[in-house]
Amino acid sequence: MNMASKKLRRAGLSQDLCERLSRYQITTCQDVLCLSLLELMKVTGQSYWKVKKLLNTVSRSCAPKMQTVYEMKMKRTINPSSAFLQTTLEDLDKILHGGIACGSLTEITGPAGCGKTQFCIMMSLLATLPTSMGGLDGAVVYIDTESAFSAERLIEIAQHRFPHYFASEEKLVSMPNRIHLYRELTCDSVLKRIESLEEEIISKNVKLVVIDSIASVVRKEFDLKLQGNLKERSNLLTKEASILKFLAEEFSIPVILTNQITTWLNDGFAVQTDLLSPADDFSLSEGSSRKGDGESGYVTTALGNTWSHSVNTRFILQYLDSQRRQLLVAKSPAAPFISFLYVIEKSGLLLQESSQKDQPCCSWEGTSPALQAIKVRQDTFKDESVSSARFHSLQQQV
Ligand SMILES: Nc1ncnc2c1ncn2[C@@H]1O[C@H](COP(=O)(O)OP(=O)(O)OP(=O)(O)O)[C@@H](O)[C@H]1O
Repeated sequence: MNMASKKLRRAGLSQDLCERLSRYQITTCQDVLCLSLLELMKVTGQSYWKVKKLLNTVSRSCAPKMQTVYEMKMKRTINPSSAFLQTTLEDLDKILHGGIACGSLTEITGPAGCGKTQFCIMMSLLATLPTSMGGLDGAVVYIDTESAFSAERLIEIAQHRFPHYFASEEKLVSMPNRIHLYRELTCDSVLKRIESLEEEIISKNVKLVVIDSIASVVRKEFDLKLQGNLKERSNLLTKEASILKFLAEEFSIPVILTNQITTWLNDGFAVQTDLLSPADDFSLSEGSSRKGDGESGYVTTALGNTWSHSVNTRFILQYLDSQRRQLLVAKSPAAPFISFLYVIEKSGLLLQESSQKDQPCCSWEGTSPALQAIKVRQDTFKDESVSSARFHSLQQQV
C-alpha cells in the first residue's frame, strides 16, 4: 500500500506512456494496479500482452525489496549517521540509539505552547548541518499549516546553539536557503503538497520532511458531529500517512509531524496525552466530551486509532507543572517509555541535567500522577508481549 504510492515516472515506464496515463489522472503505481486489464488496454492503447507486461513492471517496481537482517545491520554499521537525525539532546539520542530514526514517522504531540514548533524548527536546522555535526547535510521541506514557523527564531536557534559554526555569514545564509517552507492552510492543499513531495525530495536533496501540524487543518475542516465526516477524515489521514511512510522508507529520511492533544482530568490536574479509543476510529467523538460513569475528566481526542498506529515513534511534550516541561518517549520501537525534563531557551530545546543524572534511565519519577498510574498498571502484566499491548491500550484509556 505504501510502496504503491510510487510515481509511475520512477517505475521504469517510458515518458510517453507516463504522459498518456497522466491525462487520465493515473500517476502512481497504485492507480495502475487498481485498473483491470481491459481498462488498461483502453487507456494505454496497447495490446493485451503489452499491458500484462506493463502490470508486471509496475508491480515489481513497487513491491517491497527483500533484504536480510544482516544486510540491514551492515548498512547501519557502515554509515550510522544516515540512520538517524540527532536531536543533539544527548540523553534522548542515547536512548533512541542515535536520534530520530530515518525511514519512519515521528509524531510530536502535546498541548498548545509546549514547544512542538520549537522542536520542529530546531530539527530543521539540525538536518541541514553536515554529517560530522550529526546532521543529514540536506534540504528540508517544512509544511506549516498554522503559520507558526518563524525564520527569525530559526536564525536565533542557529546562532545560539552553534555560535562558532554560524559565525560565518555564508553559513548563516545558506542554512535557511535549504529549508523550503510551504504554508498550506487547507486539507486539500496539504494533501496535494504531500502528493508532490516525491519529486521535490529528489530534486532538492531533501533529508527531512516536517508537517506542523497534521491535525490543525483536519480539525478545522471536519466537524465530526456531521455524519460521514469521521470516515472521510480517517480516509484522508490514512492516505497521508501511507504516502509519508512510503517517502520515509523509499528515501530513508525522517518525517516529523506535530499533533495537538489535550486531556483534562477532573481533579484539576491536566494531563496531555494521545488519547485514543482502544476500539476503533468510529468510536471516537472529537471535541470536548465527558467520559462515562466512574471515569472523571474531559477529553479532546486525537486523530483516531489508525493514525495512532501509523506513526512509529511518538514524543509527548507537556507541562509537568507551571514551571517545568517534560518530554515523554511514549512510543518507540527502540526506546523504553521514559521522561526527560526540558527547557526552551534562545538555543532551542535543552534537557535539564537533573532529569537523567540523578535518576535511573527509565525514570517514572517526575512524571505526572496519571502516567505513573499507567506504569503501576503496566507492572501488573508479567508477560512482556501481553504487557506491551495492554500497556498501549491502557495508555490510551487514561
Ligand atoms: N526565543 C525564545 N526563547 C525562549 N523560549 C521561547 C522562544 N520562543 C518561543 N519560546 C518558548 O516556546 C513556547 C512556544 O512553543 P511552540 O510555539 O513550539 O508551541 P507549540 O507546542 O507548537 O504550540 P501550538 O500547538 O500552539 O502550535 C513559548 O511558550 C516559549 O516558552
